[in-house]
Amino acid sequence: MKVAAVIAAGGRGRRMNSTLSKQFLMLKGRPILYYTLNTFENLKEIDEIILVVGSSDIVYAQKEILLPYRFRKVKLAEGGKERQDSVYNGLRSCSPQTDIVVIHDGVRPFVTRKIILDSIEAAKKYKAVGVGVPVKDTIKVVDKGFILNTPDRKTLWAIQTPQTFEYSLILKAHEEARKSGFYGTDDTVLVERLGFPVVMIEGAYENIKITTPEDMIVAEAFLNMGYGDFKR
Ligand SMILES: Nc1ccn([C@@H]2O[C@H](COP(=O)(O)OP(=O)(O)OP(=O)(O)O)[C@@H](O)[C@H]2O)c(=O)n1
Ligand SMILES: C[C@](O)(CO)[C@H](O)COP(=O)(O)O
Repeated sequence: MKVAAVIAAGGRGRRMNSTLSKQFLMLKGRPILYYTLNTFENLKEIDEIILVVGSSDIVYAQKEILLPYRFRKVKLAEGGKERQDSVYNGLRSCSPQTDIVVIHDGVRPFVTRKIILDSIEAAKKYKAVGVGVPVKDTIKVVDKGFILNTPDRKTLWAIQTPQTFEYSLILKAHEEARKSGFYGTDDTVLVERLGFPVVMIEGAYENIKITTPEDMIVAEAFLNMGYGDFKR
């Protein structure tokens, strides 16, 4: 069984307001992407890693990530305009023998070995897997400044990555979405559109997506608390 990982790192991180793309920002002396890639690189269950970065970041990624940290399994692919385009390019760069693909955001460095392995095991059985956590807040549907309704919290989960799939299924889901011009903000929604059931497994509240400047402070605190499975 051949398992690939596609690490989406082709964004600019506009909400971070930094000149450097946020996935290259330093946390305790190492780039965010180092932590994410290190956890995947050290899993024997992962055969190859496709790191997708924007075209203007390819040289930087080679020089500042691949060379200094000697990631053996990582190959670079060029990103696209939206996250979905970047993931699609990553999927097309996977070895054609790939059976299962784990899609993960480069800016979620606190993913654990257990979450990745649980998602792979679930994908062997169910072919399409989302990782998420039950929401802690009460969520309101709001339109034009007024609350429309209050969905039952018991049914609401916040979706994270990894999202793990049978390779042929997720490739087909991306191709169908492209044909109809559909863009989603994650990958499970593309499989949902096919009418195929997607199983949800529990991730972790600390598996945050580093998005805005205050997330850097939280991430540094998590590092100090020993969260994450990367080599320190
Ligand atoms: N064209 C894009 C856009 C996003 N991503 C990646 O998708 C992940 C989650 O996206 P998000 O946090 O929204 O990142 P950005 O698009 O970089 O952030 P922003 O929306 O603030 O610009 C990130 O690892 C990001 O690099 C990508 O691979 N290609
Ligand atoms: C895929 C994702 O990480 C799920 O939470 C997220 O949707 C991608 O980032 P964005 O901020 O929604 O673009």
